[in-house]
Amino acid sequence: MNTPSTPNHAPVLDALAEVLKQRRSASPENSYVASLHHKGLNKILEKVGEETTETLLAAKDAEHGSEAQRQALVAETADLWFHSLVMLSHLGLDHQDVLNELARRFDISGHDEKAARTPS
Ligand SMILES: N=c1c2ncn([C@@H]3O[C@H](COP(=O)(O)OP(=O)(O)OP(=O)(O)O)[C@@H](O)[C@H]3O)c2ncn1[C@@H]1O[C@H](COP(=O)(O)O)[C@@H](O)[C@H]1O
Repeated sequence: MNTPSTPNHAPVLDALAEVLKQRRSASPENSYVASLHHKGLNKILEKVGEETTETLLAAKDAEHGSEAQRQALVAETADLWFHSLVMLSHLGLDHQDVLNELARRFDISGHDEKAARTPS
């Protein structure tokens, strides 16, 4: 887990978002991300689905598992985040849109928010 003595990697999201955006017009032969953009949204969603399943399986293994299994969960989650970022980028969105939404929700109890919803 990240502690105050470990490096802050948050800027990597800004840098990665810029790379993902540039890859929209790059050659699919030279870039995995460009190949995903080239194949289109359905292929990207297929990858997000695959990585979701792999993350769920890794989480089950990690629950009572070894340190290696916990690290495998971290790696699978990174794959899921990465492919989710490609999905957002393909649709003209990025991590900042998601962070803004999380910031908007910050400190609002999920129970309180649900109770305040107007019945449909
Ligand atoms: N963070 C990542 C990253 N994480 C995972 N992957 C790739 O995601 C792919 C998924 O692996 P899988 O085994 O699930 O898929 P696969 O079986 O190889 O592929 P499919 O046949 O299923 O499509 C692998 O090729 C990984 O290398 C990534 N590829 C790229 N990045 C970042 O994106 C940048 C741009 O990458 P390129 O566009 O390839 O230059 C890189 O510099 C990195 O910063």
